[in-house]
Amino acid sequence: YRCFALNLAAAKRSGVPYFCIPVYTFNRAWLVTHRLWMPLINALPSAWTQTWIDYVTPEFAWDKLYDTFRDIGSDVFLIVAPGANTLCVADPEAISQITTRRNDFPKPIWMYSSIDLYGKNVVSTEGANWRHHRKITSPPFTEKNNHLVWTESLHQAESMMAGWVAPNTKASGPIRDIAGQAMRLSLHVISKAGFGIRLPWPHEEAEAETPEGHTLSFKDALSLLLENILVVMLTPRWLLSRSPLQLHKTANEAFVEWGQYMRDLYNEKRSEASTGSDSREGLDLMGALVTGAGITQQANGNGTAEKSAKQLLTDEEIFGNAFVFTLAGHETAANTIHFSLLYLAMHPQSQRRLQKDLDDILGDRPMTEWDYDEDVPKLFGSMCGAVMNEQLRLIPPVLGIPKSTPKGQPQGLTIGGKQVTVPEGCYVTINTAALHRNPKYWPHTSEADLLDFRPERWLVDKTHATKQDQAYATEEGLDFDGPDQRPDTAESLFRPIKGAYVPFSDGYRSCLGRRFAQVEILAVIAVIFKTWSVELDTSIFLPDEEFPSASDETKREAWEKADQRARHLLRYGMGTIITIQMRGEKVPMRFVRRGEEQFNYAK
Ligand code: HEM
Repeated sequence: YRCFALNLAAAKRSGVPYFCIPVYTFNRAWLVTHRLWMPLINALPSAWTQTWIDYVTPEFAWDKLYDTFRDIGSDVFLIVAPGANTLCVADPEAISQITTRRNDFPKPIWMYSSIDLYGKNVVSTEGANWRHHRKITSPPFTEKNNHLVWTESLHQAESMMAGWVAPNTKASGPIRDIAGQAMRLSLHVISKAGFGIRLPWPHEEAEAETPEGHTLSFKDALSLLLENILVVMLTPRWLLSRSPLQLHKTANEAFVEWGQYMRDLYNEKRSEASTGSDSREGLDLMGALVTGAGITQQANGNGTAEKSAKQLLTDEEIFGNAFVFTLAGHETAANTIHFSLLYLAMHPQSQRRLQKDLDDILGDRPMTEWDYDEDVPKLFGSMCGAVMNEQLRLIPPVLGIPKSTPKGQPQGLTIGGKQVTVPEGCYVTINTAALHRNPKYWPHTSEADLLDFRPERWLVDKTHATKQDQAYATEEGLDFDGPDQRPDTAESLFRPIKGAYVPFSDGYRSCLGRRFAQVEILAVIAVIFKTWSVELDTSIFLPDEEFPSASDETKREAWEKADQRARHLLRYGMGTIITIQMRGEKVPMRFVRRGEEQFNYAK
């Protein structure tokens, strides 16, 4: 009660609207056990709970979107709880201040300890320690290296499609788990572009050999590790390695095996450093970590690489960073690809417009002639970029970008000319899903329009698809030591004001892999839609055998039901573990050759 009273008093002094809840939503014990308590709380008379019940579950950012901000009439508000106060922010001016005042609003790194599976890393550190990690990990993220991301993404997207549609056929069958397939594609891209390891698709696979000294192939170790990531994160290491449960055994084997593969790669890079040979291709993240850690070719007489007097990253930190790049680098991009496909299936007219832009940019050239320097800047400024931006506006993978204020140091913010005070020790969450629906900052025709997928809202310049986007073509503003100044979106598209669109965060701690991800997403969309169209699978509502003889009206009815179901799942079937994804039920889709579409409805 004393803590609550102190937090309430600080909220009263802050000048920010606030309301109270009885338990701190992000308290660890509560996060783990809240599902047990919620049925009891739900059974209480609603008069006791109605003002706070929606905010004690961690999913509230998605459940509420912009609603709470609208109801309160403010784009910042405080939630007061005994454990800590939480500042929710959907105001661009406040966000710009929070992301550029790195020391005043540090990341609450206790929240990130679960991703330190192999060691501390650039995502989970703060202050001088973070600067150190960032300095060593950022050099590979250059435009030059994105060329490999581009060619690998083109290759992987083509292979994925070849696995879905048999040669010389016009359509795939229903693909039920597009999210899983997109995840696999993205893992393949980061494995090759980041670590030089090319992974095959099932239809390409000559049964992968398990190398000597390993019990799993690299692919199996990685996919099992990611499938069991929660088990590995939540189980103490001593228990994981000793537990008789099969779940723990599998998770532990994957954890140990992937670590061993990284150690093999690390040893390879160290011996390259010792001989001065260089097999670098693309980002070569492990090579960059080894070099950045100060392990270089030194004359030490015994032919092994020499650590500098003090190795600048420990071995654990090197593995910690390798893991976090894999994690941060695949799930986010995979979600964007999955949801872009789904939204396009629900919006056939937007798909046609996308395909027209792709024809204008890529013409009849075969994929082998698509050129990074020539084509990527144009794709970025076309409907292809608009689809990516609009998807990331609606479902940014990180719904709440976490910041905090230090203990004993309340922080001032200027919002609309007014000075407010964020209490000390406050948890701050940049509420991306709400911000991206804040009607003050987005072109929209109605409230419903703002909530819907309409990539055309980004097309403000009629010549967009022909422009070499200068913002993309240059590295001007690229500064990994300070805030990355390069804009998130193309100059020929709608440009939200600073701080209004932050799917990749902003300022000092903005995403290191932003261009990597954008290049990958643009490449995959271009490969798919240059040749194919995606459609909702309607077979649950109209069986395939009845489809050919069904009337247009019946077909439309089936499509509308499939569309309603997809909308419902996009709103109520989502949940966050690391990023927000569709959990449980899926939306099946089919791919058909362009010109063979069954549904071409305008919304
Ligand atoms: C659509 C794709 C992506 C989105 C939306 C995204 C979003 C984000 C966001 C919101 C953050 C800040 C997180 C925080 O403050 O806790 C972040 C950080 C980061 N991202 Fe990404 N990301 C994407 C793809 C990637 C890729 C492909 C990579 C690497 C290959 C990557 C590497 C990182 C790293 C290393 C950080 C930590 C930066 C730091 O703290 O200095 N991300 N990303």
